[in-house]
Amino acid sequence: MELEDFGYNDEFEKFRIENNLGDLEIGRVVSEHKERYIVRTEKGELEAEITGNLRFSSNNREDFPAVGDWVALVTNDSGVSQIHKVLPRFSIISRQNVGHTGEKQIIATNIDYALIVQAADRDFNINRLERYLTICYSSKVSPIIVLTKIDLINEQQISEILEKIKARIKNVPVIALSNNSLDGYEKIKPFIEKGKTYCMLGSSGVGKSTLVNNLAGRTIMRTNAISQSTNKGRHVTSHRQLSILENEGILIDNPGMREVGITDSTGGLEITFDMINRLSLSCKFKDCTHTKEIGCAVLDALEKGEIDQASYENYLKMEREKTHFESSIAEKRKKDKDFGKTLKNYKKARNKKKY
Ligand SMILES: Nc1nc2c(ncn2[C@@H]2O[C@H](COP(=O)(O)OP(=O)(O)OP(=O)(O)O)[C@@H](O)[C@H]2O)c(=O)[nH]1
Ligand SMILES: [Zn+2]
Repeated sequence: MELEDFGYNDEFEKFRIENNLGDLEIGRVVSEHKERYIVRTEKGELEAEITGNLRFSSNNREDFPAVGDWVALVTNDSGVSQIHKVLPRFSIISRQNVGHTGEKQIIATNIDYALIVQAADRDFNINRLERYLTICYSSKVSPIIVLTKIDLINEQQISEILEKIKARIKNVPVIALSNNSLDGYEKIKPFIEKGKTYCMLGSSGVGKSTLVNNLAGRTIMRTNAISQSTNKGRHVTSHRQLSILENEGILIDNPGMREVGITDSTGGLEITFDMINRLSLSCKFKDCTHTKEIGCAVLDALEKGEIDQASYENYLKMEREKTHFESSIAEKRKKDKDFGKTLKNYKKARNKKKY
């Protein structure tokens, strides 16, 4: 298989040439487990780890390879290959690191499209759709909304849901389908393109796995466990998190993907709530919070019914979460800085003692 089949493109190639990485092999990270990576190259799959140099030049975890990354590596067919560089990512899906407040954890990178999956029967929730859209926009991933389980509701209900979505969400494709009867599948197929990378976002039980299985048909690479022994004699079992769909789209599906929430959504909120954002340019005060200010264009529009009340409330809620997340990042940075100072003072004191 060629690298293009896994999503390699001209931008990555340009970077490779400009950075004189010609002597290194190029591959895509298909799974990660405790800093052990499975990398798919033209030759096949290799086990790899990062070089000490890459480790020390990394400022934080975000600089480490993640599933979906293109990496430059020195291959070693019998042992562990060495990853020297992570190529720049065009999109990143991340979430707040549980247990490490204010830290981001990268779930996957270089994703073109996210299928936002909701079940049309019980799971359907437009506020949640806006949440997922916000994640997509702040991650630089293009959203596609997929409504599953339409076999469980009638035609009338389907069109009502589609109308509701249309009223609040513009410029995003919406596909309604049933994984059971396969109604609507002909509409989703054209969205799955060769060499493009996809992920799925959506609550548990909405039909993501069933959708993947249906789209995969005959999977070229199965998402089953890979078992391998490492040079240290340990046995590692990890899941291949990147697979190829039948019509040659590439799917990233890993456990982290199922827990993605709102993290740093800078920019994302503005696009989801385009109308609110545009209105806010006309607010009297530059730092308007659109909640109580005089001369607030957003509140005016709300009063006139030009923007949806529920959409507005959802916007405020997500703004609050964003602010909260940003302040916890700032707090963490400050703590790190303080710790750095303490260390520096300690070293100074210690050096003084020597003389
Ligand atoms: N009637 C109906 N049932 C469906 C449809 N799609 C999925 N299901 C059923 O819904 C249940 C959950 O589907 P999954 O594909 O496992 O859902 P999931 O989103 O992968 O769930 P998690 O793995 O928990 O994230 C299964 O029993 C499926 O058979 C559909 O279009 N119509
Ligand atoms: Zn305002």
